[in-house]
This record gives sequence, C-alpha cells and structure tokens, in this order.
Amino acid sequence: MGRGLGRTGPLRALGAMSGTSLDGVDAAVVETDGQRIVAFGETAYRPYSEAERAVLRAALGQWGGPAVEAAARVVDEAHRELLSQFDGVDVIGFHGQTLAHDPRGRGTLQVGDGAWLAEALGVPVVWDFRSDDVKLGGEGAPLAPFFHFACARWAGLTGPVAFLNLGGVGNLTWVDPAAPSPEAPGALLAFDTGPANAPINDLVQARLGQAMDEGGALARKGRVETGALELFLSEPYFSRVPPKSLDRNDFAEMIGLVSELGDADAVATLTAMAAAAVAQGMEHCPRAPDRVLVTGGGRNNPVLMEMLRVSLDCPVDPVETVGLDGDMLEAQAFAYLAVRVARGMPTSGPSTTGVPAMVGGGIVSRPVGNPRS
Ligand SMILES: Nc1ncnc2c1ncn2[C@@H]1O[C@H](COP(=O)(O)OP(=O)(O)OP(=O)(O)O)[C@@H](O)[C@H]1O
Ligand SMILES: CC(=O)N[C@H]1[C@@H]2OC[C@@H](O2)[C@@H](O)[C@@H]1O[C@H](C)C(=O)O
Repeated sequence: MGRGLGRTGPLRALGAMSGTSLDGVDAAVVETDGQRIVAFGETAYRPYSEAERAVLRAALGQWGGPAVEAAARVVDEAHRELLSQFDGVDVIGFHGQTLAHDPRGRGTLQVGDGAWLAEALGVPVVWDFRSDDVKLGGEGAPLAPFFHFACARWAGLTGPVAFLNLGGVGNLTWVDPAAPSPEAPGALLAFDTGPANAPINDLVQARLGQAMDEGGALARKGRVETGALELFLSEPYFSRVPPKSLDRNDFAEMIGLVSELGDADAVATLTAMAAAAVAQGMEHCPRAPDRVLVTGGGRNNPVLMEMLRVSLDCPVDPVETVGLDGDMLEAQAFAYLAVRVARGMPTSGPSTTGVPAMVGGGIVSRPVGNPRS
C-alpha cells in the first residue's frame, strides 16, 4: 500500500497519538520530507470504550506484568482499527500510550507493539520514540518541539512564539522561527509546564462521575483558594531550569490541596493551578514570545483560557488562529517525527529534552511480508 521509505522527497506519513487523558487515539496524515511540512492530510479519531479505558487506567504507573500486557493489547487493536482506514501511507509514526515516565529512574514506557502493527497494516512503523533519548540522559519528553518549529515556519511566523499544549499534562515549546533550523542553538526551548487537565478530570470523575469540566462550567462558578494555589506553586518543579518533564500522576497529590473545598471551588482552584504553572514556565523562556498558541483539549476550556490571558503578557489564542488543528497537532507531530527517524534526522536535543547531544530516537519496523517497504 505504501510507496516505500527508500525514496527522496516528501513522504506521506500517518501519525497516531494516544494521550495522557486516555480519551482515545488521534490519527493524522502529514506530507513532509522531515524538514518542511508540505501539506496536512486526513485525520481520524477513535475513542476508547469505557471498558478499554478501565484497562488502560488499571495499568497507569506500572512497568510490566499482566495489567500492562492487557493495556498494550487494547492500544494495538485500537490503532489497527483506526489506522487501517487510511490509504497510500508510506510510514506510520506510532507513539503508543505512556503508562509510566520516570526519566531519571526507571525510564519511560509507551505500550503498543510497532512490529506487530507494521505486520498487521503492511506499512513500516516507527515507534518507541522516547527510550533512546532517556537512555542517553534526556527527559524523553516533550518530543513535539522539532515539529512545532516546522509548524511556525509553515504558518509563516517570524517572531518568537510559544506553543502551549494543554492535555492531561501541559507542555510548552518556545520557538524562534528565524533560526536556521530546529537544531540551531537558540532555536527552541521546551518543557512540561505542570499538570493541566488530568487533576481536573480526576476530581470531577471521582466526585461527580463526569469525564471533564465541560466548558469550564464548574470552574466559572467557583472561587480560587489562594492558599492552596500558593502551596502548589512552592513545588520545586517550577523553579527547576528546563528542559524538564512530568509523568501524568506526578502532581496527583495536588487534589489533596483542594479536598476540603466544595466542587466548584476545587475545580476553579485546580484550573488556576494549571494556568499558574504555565505563567511560571514562561519565566524560563529566553525572550517573551510575541504570542502563545494553545493546542490540546484545554483550549476548549474558556475559564482556563481567560486565566491564561490574565496572567500572561501577550496574546493567547488557539492554534486554529494560524490555521493549525489543535485536536490533531500531537498526532501530526509523530507523523513528522517518523519521517525524521526513517531518514536519520534528530528528533530531540539539548534544548528540548536536555539530552547532551542531538538524538534521533525510535525503532523502524518493516513488515516482513512487504520487503519493498
Ligand atoms: N469542551 C471542553 N471543556 C473543558 N475541557 C475540555 C474540553 N474539551 C477537552 N477538554 C479537556 O481536554 C482533555 C483532552 O485533552 P487532549 O486530548 O489534548 O489530551 P491528551 O492528548 O490525551 O493529553 P496529553 O497531551 O497530555 O498527552 C479532556 O480530558 C478535558 O480535560
Ligand atoms: C512521557 C509522555 O508521554 N509525555 C507526554 C505527556 O503529554 C503532554 C506532555 O506529557 C508531553 O511531555 C508528552 O507528550 C507530547 C506529545 C510531547 O512529547 O511533545
């Protein structure tokens, strides 16, 4: 079905991301030579069923054993089902599902078997993007920054810009699009800002059986408890110099800071914490960006967006403002990165993950039944 990885010029790459909020799998096509984005293509989404999500949840924070194996099979099957809808794909970038992330300790674990997926779909699959970076001393995350550099160029931006992803965890990439390449010194700075939607989701799930604070409805009715917010901001993580990364549950105890509050006040306070973590993170940027472009589900929470606008000194807009797709940016990132890996180009470096030298992470698995690929 694909045209092979051996060609020069742009490839039609399909990226797939199963994010920390565990809602489902995003998939998106990008045509790229690994440097320039030539075009964005089709996208698709496959939610996890309640039963599948329970299997994934049960494996969070674990490094092996039956729960992890069961989660891996859910991830594999959901991806096979979703990705088989796409035609004419040269290469797949398969992020998998992060179950555990401890870059300075046990490593990083994204489940899903890329070799199996390559065989099932008959297309080469690039996967396990983070392990090499971690083995070489990097944070293993965030990995989207090289793609954000290409996005800034694609959008024709010239001044410094920050891409802010508000998923389960928040991550920020400061980009200078005037730099000659993403590898150039001073082109990028990236790091996880702190918890974003995960604590909000966890609280409303536990107390109200809701998946999220839809439209920030509860946060809007609540009052921010400043004592809890200050305690949260005293966490040493915020003053740590980037690059730095987080596991989904690294700040799970912050729910404890709001446990005595009513539902609306608790959610308002967690929402303010997500925004304040970003404001703290901005202090680490080399220069103030001209604007912050927000991607990920958090951009759909107007209360969170208002809090960001109040605390940051520059315009804060969804990435759609420059023509990008905030639901698909991470899937597109792994399409783009797959081409870079297949072509031996770096995917992370000292300013994005803290790894001492440029790294091209990822395994390339070719389907045995399709030797031309
Ligand atoms: N309309 C909305 N109102 C409020 N919150 C929303 C809305 N839409 C999405 N969200 C929040 O965004 C979350 C999903 O974000 P996203 O899909 O970017 O996460 P993810 O990709 O799984 O996470 P990560 O980027 O950390 O891997 C939801 O779980 C919810 O908390
Ligand atoms: C270990 C891991 O999976 N990290 C994710 C997570 O979700 C958001 C944030 O934490 C970011 O560091 C990363 O994902 C994005 C796609 C990245 O690597 O750029």
